[in-house]
Amino acid sequence: MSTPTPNYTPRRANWLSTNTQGSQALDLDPEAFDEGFGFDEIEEIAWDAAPLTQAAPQVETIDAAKVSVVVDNASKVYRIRSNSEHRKNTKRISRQVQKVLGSGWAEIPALEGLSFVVNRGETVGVIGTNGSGKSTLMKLLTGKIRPSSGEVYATSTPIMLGVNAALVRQISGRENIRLGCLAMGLSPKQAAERFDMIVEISGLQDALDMPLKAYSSGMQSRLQFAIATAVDPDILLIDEALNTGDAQFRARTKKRLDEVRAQAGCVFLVSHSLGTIKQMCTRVIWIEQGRMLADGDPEWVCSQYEEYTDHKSSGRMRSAQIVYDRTLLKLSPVQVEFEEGTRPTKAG
Ligand SMILES: Nc1ncnc2c1ncn2[C@@H]1O[C@H](COP(=O)(O)OP(=O)(O)OP(=O)(O)O)[C@@H](O)[C@H]1O
Repeated sequence: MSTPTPNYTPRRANWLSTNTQGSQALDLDPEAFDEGFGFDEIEEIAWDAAPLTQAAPQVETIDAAKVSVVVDNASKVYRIRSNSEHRKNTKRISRQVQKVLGSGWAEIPALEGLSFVVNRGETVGVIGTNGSGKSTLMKLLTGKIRPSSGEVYATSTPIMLGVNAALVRQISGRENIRLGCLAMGLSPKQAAERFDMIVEISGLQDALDMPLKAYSSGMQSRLQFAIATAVDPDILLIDEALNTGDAQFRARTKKRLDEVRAQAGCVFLVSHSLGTIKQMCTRVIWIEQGRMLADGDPEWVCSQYEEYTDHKSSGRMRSAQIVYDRTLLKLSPVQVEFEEGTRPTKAG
């Protein structure tokens, strides 16, 4: 059992030039606290001690030859009507509604000061518990919504592949493939050329002539995925679409994602399935309560996340908080810096 140090004050975030003090606190064992370790006492000492926290942001200079996506200190605050019963009943939201504005409007901070750079060839997993801000990040990347502050840049328009991508229920899978390709801007000739590849990825050879309404939701997702990847997108965003597939589909998907990566594109994959994330991704970003908590090696980030969610789901909230704080302390925050001519287009 390791001994907590008085230096442990991660919730008092303020920048230090090094995190040498912080590294001591990283050895904290959350289990120790759940065994009645005198947490309150320690916490009291900690709150009175000199604050330590994360390392200072490291300047990341953009390499125009490699960059795909830049998120530069982006925040998103939604505005909602605060008298909506649905909203009022949502625990997380009521906690988050910090400021009621003039005529019954309230603000919900969904993302706070996110900064990272993604280069070509990366497949970035995005994880986080429900409501942590993953879909909001995806919407910022596609330009569907604008950040409230900060900026999001992309070298080409990211293509979003979600479970809600439009398919027409009344027509066959075959016709949906053709229409979907045209809707994504391919010519009829290009659509015809890619037809076989789409069918192969979807694995729906035997169901091509059935109307889509006869497909299971998993079959529909597979078709959506296969169509969306047909355009060789430079930046592909996938929101949960892979979870419905079986092992064979996941293997084909991985092959296709590898091809996209090899063509110098980058892929974002939002998923609650850590197995999929670890299998597919070269890097994982963990967003929790709107903040970036970790950004790095898939195995390591997923293990921290698993520990955090295990504690949370068993009601060990203090332990979960310690894993949260400990993980945050290990994050090396990024400060984006553009040199002349390296700024990509704004998303959206
Ligand atoms: N259009 C909106 N208007 C108001 N609040 C919103 C809106 N969209 C999302 N939010 C709030 O922003 C926060 C982040 O939501 P978001 O959908 O990005 O989370 P998520 O991580 O994708 O969640 P999940 O895993 O459940 O899909 C939540 O508190 C959510 O209630």
